[in-house]
Order: sequence, then structure tokens, then C-alpha cells
Amino acid sequence: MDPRLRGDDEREKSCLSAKRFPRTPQATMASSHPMTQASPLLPPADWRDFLALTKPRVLTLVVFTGLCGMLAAPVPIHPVLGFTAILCIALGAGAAGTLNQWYEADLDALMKRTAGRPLPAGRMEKQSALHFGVGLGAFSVILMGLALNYAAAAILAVSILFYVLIYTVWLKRRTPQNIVIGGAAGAFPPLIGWAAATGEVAALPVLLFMFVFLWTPPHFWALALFVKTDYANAGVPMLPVVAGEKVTRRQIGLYTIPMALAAVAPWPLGLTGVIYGLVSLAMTAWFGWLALRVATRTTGADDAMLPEKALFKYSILYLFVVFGALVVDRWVA
Ligand code: HEM
Ligand SMILES: CC(C)=CCC/C(C)=C/CC/C(C)=C/COP(=O)(O)OP(=O)(O)O
Repeated sequence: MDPRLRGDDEREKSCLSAKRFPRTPQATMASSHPMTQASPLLPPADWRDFLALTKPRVLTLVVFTGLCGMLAAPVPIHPVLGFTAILCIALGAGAAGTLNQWYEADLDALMKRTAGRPLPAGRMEKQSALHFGVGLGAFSVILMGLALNYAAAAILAVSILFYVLIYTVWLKRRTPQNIVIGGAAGAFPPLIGWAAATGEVAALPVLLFMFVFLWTPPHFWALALFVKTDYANAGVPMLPVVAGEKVTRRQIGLYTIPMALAAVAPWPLGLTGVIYGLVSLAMTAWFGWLALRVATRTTGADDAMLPEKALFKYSILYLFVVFGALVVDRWVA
């Protein structure tokens, strides 16, 4: 597969910058290094580079939760408007990913996973990424406002700004709480989808927001446990780097408890039917078991971190299935 589309360069740098360590010496060097500028020796940026800026693989789940939020709403939406709303969420999230990569090209150059991205690899001018990101973001919000409604457009704008300014610029390089607070950005799509259909927010999408918000720390920290060296090398204050494995494991276990409650709550609260209730219960029970395994184990230096990898992978499948069940539940009932 074309390395530009692989996307495996996209994830772990997340927490790497250090605000305490604002632009680290390595990062500063990287930003002035010729390889972080477009090089005349390399082919010019093409559509695959622009696509890679949007973090397409993470986008799939972001868009899916937005779609499910929209389809779970009690008001049916015209298919053309529904498609437009989902397009706006995808473009808005893509814009956020682009601006994240524009701001972090220096850090991306320091990590194996992210060094092949268009900017650190020198396949694109930084300014092109900035223009692309701002243009895409503005277009998505304006289109949402004009075609759907101002509530959905406002939440979309907030989520883009949250991811770019609060997470990327402010928190990521400063504190290991970066992904806890910054993770809120990725929890907005179900609210946006619901607002696109109804013009307002309600109890169910707020619970879904809480669910994704509380899901993010176990999702990310499971991964951070087995890629912490990369973050440490780049000076990003991720929890395993700053507080150690033991604390991270405990935090994964602790966040899983309220996450499980938020996941299952819609059923007993009468906001969904039995299909969602049973699927969310079963899927969450397995999540809890995997998280417990991660939370209670100790590792040796040569440990393959299989339970941590299993939890990370399952966290993605989990969100797909539980959100899918929400829609099935709504449409079958
Ligand atoms: C601040 C919050 C988050 C951080 C720091 C984060 C971090 C990461 C990282 C570093 C990876 C890449 C792992 C790798 O390269 O192998 C990843 C993968 C992924 N994340 Fe997250 N994530 C966050 C929130 C979210 C949210 C809100 C969603 C969607 C609702 C999401 C969906 C995904 C998906 C689908 C993948 C797998 C992509 C693939 O297959 O390549 N993440 N995440
Ligand atoms: C609707 C809307 C605007 C949603 C935007 C929210 C969004 C894209 C959430 C995903 C969160 C994410 C990919 C974090 C990765 O962290 P990172 O950026 O530190 O990862 P990296 O190391 O791969 O750059």
C-alpha cells in the first residue's frame, strides 16, 4: 500500500509534545531541518498527501459515531441533508487533523510512526497544509450552518477548535491530562449528528458524548503503554512517560468504570431499547475484563504487551459495535 495512505504514522505522536518542554530542542531542530520543508528532490504533494493530512483511519470511527448520533435521533432526516451533515463532520474532523499536523510537524519528525507524514517527510509546504486545513474547516462549518442548522455548525466549530487549540496547541505538550481534556474533541460527533437532525441537543447524545469522552483515556493509554518509548524520545508528556506504567494501568481501570456506566446507562434510563441494552452490556463486560487484565498486571522488560494491544484494538471494535447497536435498536423498535 502507498505509504502516504498507510496511516500507521498517525497515532502515537498524539501526546508527544511537551509544553513544559515547549518546542523541545529536538523539536526545534526538527522544525528548522530541511526535511521538514518541501524538498525539490521529492515528488510534489498530491491528493494522497492531502488525504493523509486528514487522518483518514481515525476519521472512520469519528464519522461513524456522528452518523449513529444522527440516525438515533427521533426526527428522520432527508437523505441528502443527512449525507451533507456527515460530509461536514468528515471535512471538519479532517480539517482538525490537518491543522494538528501543520502545528506538529516538528514533533512528527521525531517519531518513527509519524515521520513519514507529508510535512515531516518534506512532501508538502507547511503553508499548503495550513491553507487546506483552514479552508476545509471553514467550508465544513459554513456548509453545516447553511444546509443543516446553526446548532450543529456551532458544535462542529467548537470541536475543531477544541482539537486544534485546546488539545494540540495548549495541552499536548504540557500535561499528561492532555488526552483526558483534549479527548472531548473526539466525543462531539454524536452530538453534532443528533443536532444536525433535530436542531438541538438532548439527554441521549449528551450521554453518548460522556461515553466517548470516558472511553478515550483507556483507548489511548492502552496504546501509550506499548509505544511509550517513542513518546519519551520526542518529549511528549504522556502518562506512562511522566507517571509510569503502574499509574497508567490504574488509571485505565479507573476510567473504565464510569465509561461502562455511561455506555450502559441509556437502556435503564429508558433512552434506548433492549437491543442496545444487551449489546452494550455484553460488549462492555468484555471491555471491562480486558481493562482489568491490563490494570492488574506487571510486565518485564521483554514483555510483548499483548493484553495492552488487545485492549487497544478491542476499544475500536467496541465503539463501532455499541454505536451500531444504537442505530439497530432505534430502527428495529
Ligand atoms: C485525544 C484523544 C485520542 C488520542 C490521543 C488517540 C490516539 C490514537 C493513536 C495514537 C492511535 C494510533 C495507533 C497506531 O498508530 O497504531 C489511534 C488509533 C485510532 N483511534 Fe484514537 N485517539 C484519540 C481519540 C480517538 C477518538 C475520539 C476516536 C474515534 C471516536 C479514535 C479512533 C481511533 C481509531 C479508529 C484508530 C485506529 C486507526 C487505524 O486503524 O489506523 N481515537 N488513536
Ligand atoms: C468533528 C471533529 C472536529 C472531530 C475532531 C476530533 C478528532 C479528529 C479526534 C480524534 C482524536 C485523535 C486522532 C487524537 C490523536 O491524537 P494526536 O493528534 O496527538 O495524534 P497523532 O500523534 O497521530 O498526531
